[in-house]
Amino acid sequence: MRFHVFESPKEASAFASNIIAEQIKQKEDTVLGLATGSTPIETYQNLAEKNKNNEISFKKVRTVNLDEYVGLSGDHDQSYRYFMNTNLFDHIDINKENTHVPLGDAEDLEKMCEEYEKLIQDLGGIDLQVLGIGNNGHIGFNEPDIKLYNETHVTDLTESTIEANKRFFESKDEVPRQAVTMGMASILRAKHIIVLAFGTSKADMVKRLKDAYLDPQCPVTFLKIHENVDIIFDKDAGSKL
Ligand SMILES: O=P(O)(O)OC[C@H]1O[C@](O)(CO)[C@@H](O)[C@@H]1O
Repeated sequence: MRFHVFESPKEASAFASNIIAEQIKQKEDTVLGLATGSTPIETYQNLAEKNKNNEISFKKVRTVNLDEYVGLSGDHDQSYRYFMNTNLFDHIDINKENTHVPLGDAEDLEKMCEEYEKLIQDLGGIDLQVLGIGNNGHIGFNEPDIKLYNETHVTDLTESTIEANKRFFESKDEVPRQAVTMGMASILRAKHIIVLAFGTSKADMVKRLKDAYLDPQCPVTFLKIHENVDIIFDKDAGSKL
């Protein structure tokens, strides 16, 4: 696990977008694993800029997203499909058919989860996975628990996640109580993982990455078993190291 601390989210995002751009230059049909949340937005803006400047092309890139709220269709403005379209896909030359986000409004969610997991395998696995960290240590929507699931599955959101995400909805009651998420193994099978963490609210979680043990009550700690992980954070998120 490599730790990279930066003065500001801006510098950290520039570093992250350079890693992603290099990956795409090396392999034009790269499979990118993508995350939502406020943290990766500037990284996505930088990628759109690089695409505009013809530094990189997304024409052959394939993407798979980590998660989606149950019950929201892709055109709901709080769905993660909508987030990805408006924050990245609409601004780059990617073929939308090559972009994949779990379908939170699928009739048969269990079947959709199985198909999503198979899709990741059929694409050849994830070359580079982008991750944020929940304030409670979740990755994707793998929430703190006594057990963690391997593959893509439906999960209940914890009270702390509902609380953290209510800022995006009109009221807390509107926050979905469940989500579909890639599992821990789906994430850990990625060949390379970059984790972004900005601000003091992430400082405890960045510190937990230095623990000598894995803790299912803090899912991000499982990244320690992966051999190719870059933790990219600003000095506030690194303030407890
Ligand atoms: O980047 P933010 O907004 O702090 O969110 C952190 C994490 O929370 C989620 O948005 C889900 O709650 C994740 O997708 C993300 O990695």
